[in-house]
Order: sequence, then C-alpha cells, then structure tokens
Amino acid sequence: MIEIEDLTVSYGQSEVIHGISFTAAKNETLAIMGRNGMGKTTLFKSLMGILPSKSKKASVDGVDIGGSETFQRVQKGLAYVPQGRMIFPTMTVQENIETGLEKSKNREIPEDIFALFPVLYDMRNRKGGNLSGGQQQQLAIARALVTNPKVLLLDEPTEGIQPSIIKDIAKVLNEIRKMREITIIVSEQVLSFTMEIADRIIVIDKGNFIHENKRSEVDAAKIKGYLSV
Ligand SMILES: Nc1ncnc2c1ncn2[C@@H]1O[C@H](COP(=O)(O)OP(=O)(O)OP(=O)(O)O)[C@@H](O)[C@H]1O
Repeated sequence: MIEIEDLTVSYGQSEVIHGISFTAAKNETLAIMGRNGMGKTTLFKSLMGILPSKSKKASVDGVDIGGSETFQRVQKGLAYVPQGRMIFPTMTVQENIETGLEKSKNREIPEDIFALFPVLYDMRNRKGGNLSGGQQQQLAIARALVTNPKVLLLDEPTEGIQPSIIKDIAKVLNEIRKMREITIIVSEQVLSFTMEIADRIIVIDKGNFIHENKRSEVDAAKIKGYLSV
C-alpha cells in the first residue's frame, strides 16, 4: 500500500509535477496513463528517490519514505522497472536477476520467480542482450521482484513490445498480483493493456491528475481522447 500527498517535482526552476495525491491499496493495480512528456517517468523516478521531490506525505505500508535514499526505499518495499527495461546486455539472465538482490535481505532468487517466468529459467545462462524485447521485459520485472516488494512500479512496460507479447506481460502482472498480493502501479499509453490489468485508471496531463475511474466504470472513448494528441 502506498500513500502520496501533494507531491511536487521540479527540474531546476521548472516544476513538472504539480502537487498530486494518490493512494493504492495492497492487491490493487493502478494505471497512470498519459501522453509522452506528461510526467509519468518523472513521477516514478521521484517515488524511487532518483529525483528529488517535495510532499506532505509519502509512505509505503505506513512507513515514511520521504527523504529516503533510493536503496532505503527499496528496503522499505518499493521496486522499479524503468522505461526501456535497462537490463545488463553482457550479463547472463541469472546474473541480471541477481543484481536485484544486492540491496535486499535475501541472498537467493526466490523460488516463485522461475515459476512466474519459465522462459527465464530456460535461458538463465544466455546473455541478457540476446533476449527478445518481451523476454527482456520479463527479466526486468523478475529483477525487480527478487527484493519482495510491497509496491512494484513499472514505467511503460509495453513500449516497443509486439501486441502478442503484450498479452503475456498482462498475464504475468495479473499472476504476480495473485501470488504476491502486492500493489502494482504501471504507467502506460496502451488502454487495451491497462484494461486487462488495472483496477483503477488515472490520467496524467502536464503534471496534474485530470481524470480517474474504476476499470468497471471506464469511458474508453474519453480516456482515448486524453491520450491522443
Ligand atoms: N532532465 C530533465 N530536465 C528538464 N526537464 C525534463 C527532464 N526530463 C523530463 N523533463 C520534462 O518533464 C516533463 C515530463 O517528462 P517525463 O519524461 O516525466 O514524461 P513522460 O510522461 O514519462 O513521457 P515519456 O513517455 O515520453 O517518457 C516534460 O515536459 C519533459 O520535457
């Protein structure tokens, strides 16, 4: 569970996130949707402590994360799958996953990881750079999950991935939620994908949240309107 109140993020003098507030519950998937440049990556980087931010409240499972360094936020239960996946191409699949353990209390890859991603088990000795885009995305998710996060942030996981594989990513995220009962927050532009995974959709526009709906009440035409230029 994550609670954020009145979060502001600036690059120098230029404020790009303007005091947004949200909560996401345990076992809930929240999608934050918006066009390029609307502030999704900035929001996620600030939540991870990669970018400085100000807020009235920022907590994970009741524990304050405001002012914490990135590694402390990971220890408090946040994990991050960055846009573009950022896996290590010259390291093996197994080594890539193990890099996620460095700041964690665990020493070994949890058993359910390879159950979730059988393809990564089959390819554990291959170099990360030789995997397909969809497999690299699975690897980036696996690496984030080894710290046993309470809240998993994924920045545009479908970017550059074929439509057939996008369905697999949706299936994996639904499976993760079922197995781990964690909070998942995903930034996205693809509505068909978020409709398969999200309980709630928020639209971000120029650093403000401008629309919010439960999945069951989503007006697809309205959200598509916000997402088109
Ligand atoms: N390093 C930076 N310095 C100054 N401004 C930046 C920097 N990075 C991003 N911005 C600006 O902040 C705003 C939000 O960008 P951000 O990358 O968070 O958007 P986004 O919604 O994630 O888009 P995308 O899908 O293209 O990544 C944009 O106006 C962008 O130009």
